[in-house]
Amino acid sequence: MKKVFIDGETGTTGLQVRERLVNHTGIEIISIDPAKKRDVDEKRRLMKEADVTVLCLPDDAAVDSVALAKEEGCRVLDASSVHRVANGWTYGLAEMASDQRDAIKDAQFVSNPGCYPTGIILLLKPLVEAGLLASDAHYSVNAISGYTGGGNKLIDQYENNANAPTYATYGLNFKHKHLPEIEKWSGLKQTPTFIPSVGSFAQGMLISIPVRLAEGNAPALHAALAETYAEEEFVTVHPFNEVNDPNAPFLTPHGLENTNQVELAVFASEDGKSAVLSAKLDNLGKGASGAAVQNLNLMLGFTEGLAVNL
Ligand SMILES: NC(=O)C1=CN([C@@H]2O[C@H](COP(=O)(O)OP(=O)(O)OC[C@H]3O[C@@H](n4cnc5c(N)ncnc54)[C@H](OP(=O)(O)O)[C@@H]3O)[C@@H](O)[C@H]2O)C=CC1
Ligand SMILES: CC(=O)N[C@@H](CCC(=O)OP(=O)(O)O)C(=O)O
Repeated sequence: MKKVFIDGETGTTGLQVRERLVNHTGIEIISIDPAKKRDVDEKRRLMKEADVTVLCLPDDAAVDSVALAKEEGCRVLDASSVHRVANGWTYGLAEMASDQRDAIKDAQFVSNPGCYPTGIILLLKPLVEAGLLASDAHYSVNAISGYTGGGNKLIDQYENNANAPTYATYGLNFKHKHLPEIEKWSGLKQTPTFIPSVGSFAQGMLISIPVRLAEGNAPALHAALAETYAEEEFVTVHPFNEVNDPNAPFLTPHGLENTNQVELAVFASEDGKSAVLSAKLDNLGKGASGAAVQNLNLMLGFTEGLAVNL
């Protein structure tokens, strides 16, 4: 059995990683005494005992735990947003490149991707690499997430406050913490405009990227995505212009809750010049804890899909 220590086991992401790992046949969770969850010596002891430590902590606490892990030479999978573009860290999005799985397998430090960037990078990166979208163009991304994406604080606001908004945009200071990883790993030369929003539902995420294609080649964009992900277990590309949704003809953030799946789609006008690239996922699944378990499986040599769904 491999041993995993979840630092931050009682938070939204930590609980979800734990829930998945209790069903994992090859991983034993080693837990910290809740009364000692901030005790540095106890964390150090468990990190040394574990094959991998998963950090499900706020960003500042993740920095402190990484310093400990570095002192002890331990392996870390960090779910926080601190190390996603940092030197010495491997970005834990297995599907982003043909050699990414090998990089994750061998890495000491793996950074779990943000929920929004997971969908955005899977859409943009292959199209930019294929020259079908210009790397130096400016892109706008609209997205909506379930409120669990905001962790315990936002969950409390939505579940215990009758005044929580049904729908709200945010990130209107153009400084959302996901922008650096979106720009870097999508291969963009300009920072995109990113307008996230939150709705009064717990889980689910929908991303829309409108693009204008002078060549009218929207079908080629769809074909490139379908080819890129043809062999991927956790990424599905739906047929061109087809709304695949439990609420069709509406395209919603729903249908993938508690799974590690991402669904991509391309919709276009008849002349192929106006298109929308779309990604759907569970912000807590492939957007957080499902991806974390997928990365743990890669780091520890297990079959990639073991226990990734709830
Ligand atoms: N929610 C999501 O969809 C996603 C979140 N993430 C990332 O995961 C991390 C955790 O987020 P999330 O689970 O939402 O946050 P939560 O607020 O739900 O949970 C954070 C947990 O960390 C605990 N904690 C805080 N400081 C320490 C410390 N020094 N040592 C040990 N435990 C500590 C908190 O305990 P207490 O309550 O006692 O303060 C709480 O249980 C963040 O960095 C976030 O960016 C990543 C992907 C998605
Ligand atoms: C609805 C909501 O507030 N969402 C969070 C992102 C959640 C997430 O997955 O981001 P990390 O992985 O970087 O924590 C936000 O926009 O800050």
